[in-house]
Amino acid sequence: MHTLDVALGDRAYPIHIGSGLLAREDLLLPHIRGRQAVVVSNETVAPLYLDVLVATLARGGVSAIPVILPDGEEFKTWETLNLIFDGLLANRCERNTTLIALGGGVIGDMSGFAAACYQRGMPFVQVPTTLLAQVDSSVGGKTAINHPLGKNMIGAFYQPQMVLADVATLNTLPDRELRAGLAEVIKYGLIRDLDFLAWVEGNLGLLLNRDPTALIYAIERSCRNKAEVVAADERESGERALLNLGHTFGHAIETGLGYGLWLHGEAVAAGTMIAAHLSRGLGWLSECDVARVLRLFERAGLPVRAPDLGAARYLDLMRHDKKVLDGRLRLVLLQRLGCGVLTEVATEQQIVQAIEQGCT
Ligand SMILES: NC(=O)c1ccc[n+]([C@@H]2O[C@H](COP(=O)([O-])OP(=O)(O)OC[C@H]3O[C@@H](n4cnc5c(N)ncnc54)[C@H](O)[C@@H]3O)[C@@H](O)[C@H]2O)c1
Ligand SMILES: O=C(O)C(=O)C[C@@H](O)[C@H](O)[C@H](O)COP(=O)(O)O
Ligand SMILES: [Zn+2]
Repeated sequence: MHTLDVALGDRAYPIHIGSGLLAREDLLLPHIRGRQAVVVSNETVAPLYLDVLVATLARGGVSAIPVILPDGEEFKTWETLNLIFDGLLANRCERNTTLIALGGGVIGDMSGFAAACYQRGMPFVQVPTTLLAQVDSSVGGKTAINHPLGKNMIGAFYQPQMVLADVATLNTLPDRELRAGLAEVIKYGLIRDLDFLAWVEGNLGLLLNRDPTALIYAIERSCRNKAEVVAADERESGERALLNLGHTFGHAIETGLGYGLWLHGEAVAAGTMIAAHLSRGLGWLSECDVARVLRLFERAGLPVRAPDLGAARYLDLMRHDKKVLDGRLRLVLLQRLGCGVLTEVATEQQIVQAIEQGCT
């Protein structure tokens, strides 16, 4: 097992990564306050992993109340969030009841937001079960729901007490979801860890075949990158924005097509290609660099061309991006491979050209 720390002073917390961790009461119980926990999951994940988690809690004398939500990005809404509050209130949960998110990024983001709001804050634990959630969404405290006009628009920064990433859960993950998680893994290489990018290129076959050693390495190194960035800039006043590579375009794809049609990781991959084209247009990346990024996404089975919504529609959707400042778009681009930058130097004409290059 590997353990990393997210160094946030008195709100620091561990990330445990390994196989079979759902059954480890020695890891889970020290982070459960009170004798009662609420486990938020969904209709897909609960039948697979709820029982083992409930049994682990029971061995430590903690009773678990399940709240099972519908599955899908289209349910990352106020209405579904309210189902969590209904469960918390119906069971007279107190301020020291611990809320445990068991699932992918959708469950983690919604549960974290509910935990931030319920009685103005209750303890929260992340038990991520997708690759994407294990490498990215369970770490760092961004929680949110979507709005029809924009992705993750309503939310809060709220850190968990612990992240428990059991890689054995990835055995049941559909292939398409595994590939979507790889988009965020590749992101870390592109923005700040060129050696890791080369490692992913060299070990992609193992990752796609779910080799446990390769997966654990990729999760650990991704979390290490994310934990460093979050510790340096928890609330995204600077460096943390780099974690948004490809997301301004990617979120436009998700919102524009309707939530759930493209997976988040798929939209991030196609969005990253637009960012790469734009970085090329600014003279920062070479054609060879762009081809290298494209080839890696293709080999990972991810889309490298975005849906053709029209450049005007992209720009309209992108104006809801959370990095917009005084009405000006700020984009994460690549100064070179392994070095992301938050910038507003690109002109609208250059952005439109990159969108057109990156669309089918
Ligand atoms: N907070 C953050 O920092 C952050 C970072 C990245 C992404 N996100 C958000 O995360 C969400 C995407 O997360 P995701 O990719 O995990 O999607 P997801 O939560 O929708 O899960 C993907 C699918 O896999 C299923 N699933 C989960 N675990 C499984 C398992 N072990 N076996 C079988 N099926 C399983 C789910 O039920 C779902 O159908 C998006 O809403 C995105 O905005 C947040
Ligand atoms: O943790 C971060 O910071 C990220 O940007 C990680 C992203 O992968 C993630 O999709 C995040 O939810 C996007 O944040 P948003 O602020 O653009 O909604
Ligand atoms: Zn993301």
